[in-house]
Amino acid sequence: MKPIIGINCDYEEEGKRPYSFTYRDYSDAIIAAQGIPLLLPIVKDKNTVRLLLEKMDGLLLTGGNDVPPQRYGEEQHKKTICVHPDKDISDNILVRVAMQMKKPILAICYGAQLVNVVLGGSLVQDIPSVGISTIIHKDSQNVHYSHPVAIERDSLLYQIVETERIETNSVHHQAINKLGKGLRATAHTQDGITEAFELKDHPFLVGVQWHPERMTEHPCHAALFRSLVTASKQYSHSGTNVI
Ligand SMILES: N[C@@H](CCC(=O)NCCCC(=O)O)C(=O)O
Repeated sequence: MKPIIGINCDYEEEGKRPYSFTYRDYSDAIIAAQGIPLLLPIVKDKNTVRLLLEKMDGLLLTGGNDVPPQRYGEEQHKKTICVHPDKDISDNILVRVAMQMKKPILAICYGAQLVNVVLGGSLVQDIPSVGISTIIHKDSQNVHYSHPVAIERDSLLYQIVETERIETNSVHHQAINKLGKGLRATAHTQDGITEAFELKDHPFLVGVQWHPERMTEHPCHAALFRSLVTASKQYSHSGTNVI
């Protein structure tokens, strides 16, 4: 039985009718990895979120705008563009409940930054403004390659991609600053920016700053989705999916 993978959506209120949406390459990547994607709407009620997650075997946290800096005790930088407040509330409940339920999670870009903040970490609100990097991290034009990333050999990520160095795209102006509780940084760019992390004492929680769903023609990036699906299948067989 293919595992069901929940995918959180982005959210806009432009015009008259609010709408949720996500990019097709996220769901295509789950399908190619032999999972069943299920798009998740804005839900601000914890019990409803728990009931939704009970129907799912794993969770994919997608990209988006910026995590409100008030969540990590900072004033908003002029370059910070926050997600819609309803998405912020919905995503925070989703992540907290999914982690309480020990659901396998792959978190991408904004999704990874969100997990870091939920676990008590913080972000660099705008990399160029703090002058900590000579690398272009917000390279929206180049979907396929922006920079190399070095991976820690004794990490779950290394076991997934099976190499110490990968090429990634890069579409972010923020970065992990303080790591959240239980997180371990597992990949960096040459400028020291954290590009991936994993959560100890959790069946599978990997966060990546790049967008592997846009590079699945490369086996190392497709492997991230296959690993999420495999972990989710194991999760559902373990019986822990029933509360
Ligand atoms: N706060 C982050 C957001 C980066 C991000 O998720 N970008 C992609 C959005 C669209 C998509 O899902 O592809 C930052 O550092 O900019």
